[in-house]
Amino acid sequence: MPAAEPVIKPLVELVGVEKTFPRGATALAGLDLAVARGEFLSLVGPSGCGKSTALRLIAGLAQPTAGQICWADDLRKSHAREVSVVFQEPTLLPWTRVWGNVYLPLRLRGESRVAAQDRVDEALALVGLSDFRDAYPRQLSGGMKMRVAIARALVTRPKVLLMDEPFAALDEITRSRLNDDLLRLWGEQRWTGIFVTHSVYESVFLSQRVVVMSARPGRVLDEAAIAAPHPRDESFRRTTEYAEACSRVSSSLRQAVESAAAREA
Ligand SMILES: Nc1ncnc2c1ncn2[C@@H]1O[C@H](COP(=O)(O)OP(=O)(O)OP(=O)(O)O)[C@@H](O)[C@H]1O
Repeated sequence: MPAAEPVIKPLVELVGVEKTFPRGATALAGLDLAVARGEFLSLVGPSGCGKSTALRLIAGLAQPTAGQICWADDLRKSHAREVSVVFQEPTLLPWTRVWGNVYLPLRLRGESRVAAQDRVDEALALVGLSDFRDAYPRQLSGGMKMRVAIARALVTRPKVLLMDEPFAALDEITRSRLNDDLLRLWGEQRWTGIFVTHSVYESVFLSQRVVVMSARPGRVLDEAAIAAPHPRDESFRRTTEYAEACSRVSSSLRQAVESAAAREA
């Protein structure tokens, strides 16, 4: 008899998750999603299908109205400390220099500047901003501000990094550079990444798995494994595998949008 496959427990699993807001909008219904430890997963779906809501539930910023979010044993009690979030807006404190902005999460945990120094310096170096530690946010480009937001998210050395359309407001070249940087950071640190985007191309480039959500109320409609090995670079964008995966995800996304339009008609 062949040996049984070892059962690898997901790092986090959403089981039958529903989220209905007080005024009645049901954002998610029957959302089942298991995320493996160290995985890089993207969520795509029609506008308003509940992607940000799903991320907020995983972050613990809101609670599901039904269903469960189950964490692996080692994170069951500590997941709030182990999860960092990067939003579309970098939301930096304008009156605080870059260094102080990155120090903020450690300050909120009660760490002194001296105790936090090495970790803040390391996070700034990771995103290539060591030379800008004394700059104010207004002196930075959009891409640099987003790098500061990523450094601020990574300074706590999280096990999970949740990203809600972090590069949507950036020009294409900056976005593509930040995609490369993000993959480098993931390769070095192997946090578990959940990335929300409207860009099929971005989702396929970055991820090991792309999950396509249905229109609201959101649930999983389709998923595509992107088996191409990491590290990936620009040459991956010219492969047949990339083109085929983009086409597959696009067609699922079109189906999600069309079925919603048909429901409304
Ligand atoms: N706090 C809230 N109160 C009431 N309704 C909300 C709230 N937050 C989100 N919603 C509704 O829930 C649905 C899902 O919103 P959500 O922002 O999660 O979608 P999304 O897929 O991230 O959207 P987009 O792609 O446009 O960013 C939407 O209809 C939205 O209006």
